[in-house]
Amino acid sequence: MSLHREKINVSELPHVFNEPVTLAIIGGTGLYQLDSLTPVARLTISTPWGFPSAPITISKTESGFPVAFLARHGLHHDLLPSDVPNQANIAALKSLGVKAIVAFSAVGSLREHIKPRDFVLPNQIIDRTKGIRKSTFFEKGFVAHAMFGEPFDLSLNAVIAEVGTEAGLLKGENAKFHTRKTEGDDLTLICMEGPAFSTRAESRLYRSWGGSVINMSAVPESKLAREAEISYQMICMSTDYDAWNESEEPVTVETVVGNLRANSENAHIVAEKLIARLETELANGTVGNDHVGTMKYSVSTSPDGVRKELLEKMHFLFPGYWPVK
Ligand SMILES: CSC[C@H]1O[C@H](OP(=O)(O)O)[C@H](O)[C@@H]1O
Ligand SMILES: Nc1ncnc2[nH]cnc12
Repeated sequence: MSLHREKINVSELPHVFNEPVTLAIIGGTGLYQLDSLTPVARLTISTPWGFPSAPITISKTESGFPVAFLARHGLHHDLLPSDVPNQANIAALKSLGVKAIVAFSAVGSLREHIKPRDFVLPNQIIDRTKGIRKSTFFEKGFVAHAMFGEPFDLSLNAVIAEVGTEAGLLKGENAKFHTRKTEGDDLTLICMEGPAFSTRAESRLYRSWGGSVINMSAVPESKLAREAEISYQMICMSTDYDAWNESEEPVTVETVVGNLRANSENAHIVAEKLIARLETELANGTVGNDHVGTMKYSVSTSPDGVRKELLEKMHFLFPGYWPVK
């Protein structure tokens, strides 16, 4: 089963775009393009960490606000969760001027009341990846530690929560948009390595830890966005009950894709509403600034002793922070 919609002809679009782009959408499984916007450029961006998952499409809203779109697993979904070039993805978006990222993801539900096709706005993460993904821009010779107690951006989370829970926004019977406010508690996203889904025992373990939903994408995407000082929030689309629920078949790709297909209209509705709202929030600075400047003071290594080539790499992300002498 495939979820790829009819493709817009993007190959003839300009390969340069000279205005700053402050908002990016990362599309996950089932979201490979933004249908409601007009594409104006398609960029292949080389970063010191390689190339992103796919060319980045810049589209404009009716009012002319540019939005970057990146397909996390590539345009044809040919990248495993462990192989997504997250450093290049985040660095490329940063180089465009992106201040906020809204990332979509298909997730399994670890709670009975979070039904397939519901939307979930997590505010916490438990990292169950296996240490094989590159999860930092820093390296031996230049050490820094980003703050990550709140893994998502609180200002962006608040705006998305408000937009997502607007009455009548989601189509379909009883489709809900779960937020920390609607739950009265943390919404915790477990990020596992994959690609195989969890066993029933693991799925139950994650429930006992307080997990709400599970995917394979939040880490290190969210960590790298934090290091790049970009406001980041993941919007999860529930597609299955993972493996804990014995009254259901354990999750398969067919179930995930089937529910995403049915839910694709809602993903587009949410994205469209959010883009309109974030255009204003980014323009007036109420979103996109909470982490700006933080990495300058998170470095442990004295910049004087850092190798030139490391400073040059860092210059791509943080021009002016640590001058290359
Ligand atoms: C196709 S099921 C597993 C796959 O779906 C999610 O992808 P994404 O987060 O990009 O929507 C999950 O994280 C897994 O990578
Ligand atoms: N049950 C599940 N586990 C991990 N990733 C998922 N993506 C969608 N459903 C999932």
